[in-house]
Amino acid sequence: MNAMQKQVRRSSASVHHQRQYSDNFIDAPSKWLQPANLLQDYGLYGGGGGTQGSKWNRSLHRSMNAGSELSFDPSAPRNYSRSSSLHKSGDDSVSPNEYSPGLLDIHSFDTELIPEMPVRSLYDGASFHHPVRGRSLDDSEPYLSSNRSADTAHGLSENSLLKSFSSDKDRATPVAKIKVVVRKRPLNKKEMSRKEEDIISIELKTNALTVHETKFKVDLTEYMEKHEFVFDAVLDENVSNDVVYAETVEPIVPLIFQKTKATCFAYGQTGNGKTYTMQPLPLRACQDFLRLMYHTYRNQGFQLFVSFFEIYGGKLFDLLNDRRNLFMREDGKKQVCIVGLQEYKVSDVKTIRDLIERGNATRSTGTTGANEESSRSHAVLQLAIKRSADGSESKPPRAVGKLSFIDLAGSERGADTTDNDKQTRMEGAEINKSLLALKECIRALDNDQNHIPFRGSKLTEVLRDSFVGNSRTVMISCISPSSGSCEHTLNTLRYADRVKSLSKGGNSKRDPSSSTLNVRDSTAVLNVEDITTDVQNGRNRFGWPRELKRENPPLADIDPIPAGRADDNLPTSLYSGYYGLKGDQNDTIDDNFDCSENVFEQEKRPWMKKTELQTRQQDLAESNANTSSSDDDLNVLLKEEDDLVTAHRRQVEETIDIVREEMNLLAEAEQPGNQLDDYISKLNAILSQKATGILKLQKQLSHFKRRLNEHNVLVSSSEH
Ligand SMILES: Nc1ncnc2c1ncn2[C@@H]1O[C@H](COP(=O)(O)OP(=O)(O)OP(=O)(O)O)[C@@H](O)[C@H]1O
Repeated sequence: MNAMQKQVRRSSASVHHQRQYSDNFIDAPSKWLQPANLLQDYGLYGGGGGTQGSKWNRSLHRSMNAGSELSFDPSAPRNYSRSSSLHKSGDDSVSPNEYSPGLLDIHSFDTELIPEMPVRSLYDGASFHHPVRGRSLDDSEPYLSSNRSADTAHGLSENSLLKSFSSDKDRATPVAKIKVVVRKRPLNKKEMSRKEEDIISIELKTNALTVHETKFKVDLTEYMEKHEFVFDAVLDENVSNDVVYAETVEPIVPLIFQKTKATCFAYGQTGNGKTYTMQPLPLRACQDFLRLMYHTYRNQGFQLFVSFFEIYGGKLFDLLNDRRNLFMREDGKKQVCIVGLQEYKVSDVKTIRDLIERGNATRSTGTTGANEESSRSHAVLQLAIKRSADGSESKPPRAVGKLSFIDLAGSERGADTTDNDKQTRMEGAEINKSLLALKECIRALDNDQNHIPFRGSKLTEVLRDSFVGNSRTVMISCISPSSGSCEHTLNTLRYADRVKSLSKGGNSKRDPSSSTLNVRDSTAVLNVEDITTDVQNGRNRFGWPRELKRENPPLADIDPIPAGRADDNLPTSLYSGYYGLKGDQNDTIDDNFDCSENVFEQEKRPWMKKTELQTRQQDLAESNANTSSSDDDLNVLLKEEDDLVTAHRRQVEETIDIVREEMNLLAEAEQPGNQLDDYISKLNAILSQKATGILKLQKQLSHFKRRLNEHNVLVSSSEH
């Protein structure tokens, strides 16, 4: 045992604990490795075995097996101690029949049974928001159960429970906008056989985590470098999925009824437990949603909808509708909509479980060098709470809030993909690209940039909602304890650290509905009416709120063309000038103006149709007496000019962004050579497309300037 190993073992009691658990973990694979037992367990829930091949469903079964988490009977308290025995019962001694129908019969969900529902736990900070730590997986269940029995012991009647439930709703503790939780998994068999050590120590009280990295001096003597991190919560290998749920999603559930959009996603290297962690969460959340719907919000017309899709190779597929291809769009309110996505209204847990299993079975998985059953896609499961306007079910319901669960595909380094086939490497490239895009967004938010490159990937487009407006985001970083994964682990933790820093300022400044600054990704067109209204509403003519001081006012560096200036030369250095002068700093742009060709065609102003100078002269002579109309004309023209230049600038910025993102991609994704070629040709195609767009805009701008010149000549001649 080397010095580092000794130190690691000495440094944390949890390491020792972990060892014990790891041994169990290997000695008793039936807990979560043997499909046979899992199927048996699955049988308990009345499901079929048709999807047992899916890692997801096995994981679901595992999580069912791992506790009371998924057993749901509103008529009986959540019997955690019972589930604990169920958990222990990876052994065969307990037959399915031994479980009371009350515990396992999820069909029995009925509002009539609700009075007996132990609802308090949902808001019981004491029992749920502070998970039990340093205990074994099994230990945590009796703890929860003891809390429950404490409720009864305190003589809380059903009514008082209900009352406390409702009032707790109103004084629910504020939930952080972004919460970053790290979960460490136990060492697995492979790592043990390679004699890899646990290099992660966790300080539960302070939510601190230390990575002990072995390094070598020049003279080859070994030394230990410590990397310390602190997160919102740190969960060690002994923590059950129950506790993970309580720590992450449970506090958010009630907020969804209050128009909140929330996202929970797992991030981490392939094989580190993202699926294992994420898989049980939606079902647990559904249980709580149903409890609230049938209880606190009883008869208020709330409905629960489930949808499930995956992002694979940059495309969207409906996992509940034969992998139908889906398209992402923005609606009038700049909300992301997935066109064609099938949503299912659900009112009982069994249906939800069936749907989740169906989706899981359809999801793309594959084998990578690091994980035999690796998720090769990002899976997005959404639970939407809707309600019809009058609270009844007669009218079509409208969305109230949404909770999305995103199981990200595993991140891999190029170096780890050498033994993968081409398909897997291509998948890896796409996955890395989207994770990189996610990182770029997080970095941009972190740096307070006004432009957030959400459009970098489908994943970030979907996730955009999570970072803006009334949203909550929970990121669970899954890490391996193994010394062999040290570099990966540090990458994951640094990533998590960056996300965590986002939460520092409350981050509400980025709500695009309150400002147009952060709407780079909007495709909405700012038309004249909008501008006028905005001016009246205290915004300037570009749609920016007046009180917002822009560091780089539009056109400042691209040679603005003052009204009346007879300068017909296009700022030919526009591109290079802008790029050179502004570089990274200028991410502030007005994207409300869509400069795409089609839009531009639709947006042509009436004055452009008047081509003859005489006509204009005549028009102008007729309205000569009315100088205000001439001013109006000029204003319209000036606005045209601004719009054109803004559109032009946006083209340039987009191009720069694309180049920058692609360059980052090339630098960071560590792609094998053949994929570099793909990227470069893709980049070239995008650039030439953008160049054509820019040329067109330049022509239009030049044309406009001629017109403006003519107009000025006319105005000055009429004045004389
Ligand atoms: N906390 C944990 N306790 C016990 N087993 C775990 C834990 N986390 C992960 N595992 C096991 O490790 C293996 C890999 O986990 P999982 O498939 O969830 O990884 P992943 O991060 O989703 O991988 P990928 O990104 O490749 O899909 C699984 O067999 C899983 O059961």
